[in-house]
Amino acid sequence: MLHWGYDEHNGPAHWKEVFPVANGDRQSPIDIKTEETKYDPSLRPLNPNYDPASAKIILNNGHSTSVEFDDTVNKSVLTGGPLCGTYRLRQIHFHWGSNDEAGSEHAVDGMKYAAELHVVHWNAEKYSSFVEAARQSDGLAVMAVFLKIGECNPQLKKITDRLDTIRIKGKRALFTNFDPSCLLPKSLDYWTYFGSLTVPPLLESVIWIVLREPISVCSEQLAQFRSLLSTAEDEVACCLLRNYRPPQPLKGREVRRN
Ligand SMILES: COCCCN1C=C(N)c2cc(S(N)(=O)=O)sc2S1(=O)=O
Ligand SMILES: [Zn+2]
Repeated sequence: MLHWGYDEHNGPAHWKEVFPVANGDRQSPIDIKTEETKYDPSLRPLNPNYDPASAKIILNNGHSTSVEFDDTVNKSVLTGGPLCGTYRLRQIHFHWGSNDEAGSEHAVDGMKYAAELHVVHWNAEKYSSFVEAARQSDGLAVMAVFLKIGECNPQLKKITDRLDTIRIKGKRALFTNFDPSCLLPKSLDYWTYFGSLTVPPLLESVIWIVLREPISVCSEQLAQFRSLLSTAEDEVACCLLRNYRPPQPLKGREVRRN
């Protein structure tokens, strides 16, 4: 496998050849069986507190599009929920599929949404860098938001309207004055479980916080994501039609809800 991706020859089924943790005990995403989730009264409300000035750039890294934030100080943070301490916002990115029926990574009672937003944070209270935190069992906290096919999402438009300037892998553009809270649903009710990155190196360092209420996305906006290229300037152009990892075995883990 040259470089990992989402095609037949380098997709999720092959990742274990280079990243054996792919068969680990706390892999993500998972299919959330709502009947088996456990109410936990000790779970607190989520408290995202983001400064729009933290947003820096929007980029195409070949396997998704992300907005990267300045994480050198505690300006944009997530506290509360299942978390102990302060987790600093690092980046947001999306996962989608080749059609509107399936594109999310997590599933709910076997049902997949059209796409999924991930808001990535790291435990800056306990660890001195993102890379160090990414190696710790409580190092990262990712908030997942489902995108349900329906009305065009005016907040998402701020991102999808910029994708034509970063079509090629490696391209980046200035992107500031953006508060990702505008992409969160009304309710911040959530499920939470211990898991991993859903992309290589699949590190088992993520406290997952999956919001129960989806936000909307329309077909045209999904088509804009799919028009991103997974290839660089000097390569034969190939569209990034899908970039989701399928659900992984729960292996006895508990999924709690607030
Ligand atoms: C040592 O880290 C290597 C780089 C990992 N990063 C890049 C991603 N594509 C990415 C995807 C993530 S996901 N899909 O698990 O939320 S989190 C994340 S990330 O932590 O921001
Ligand atoms: Zn992700």
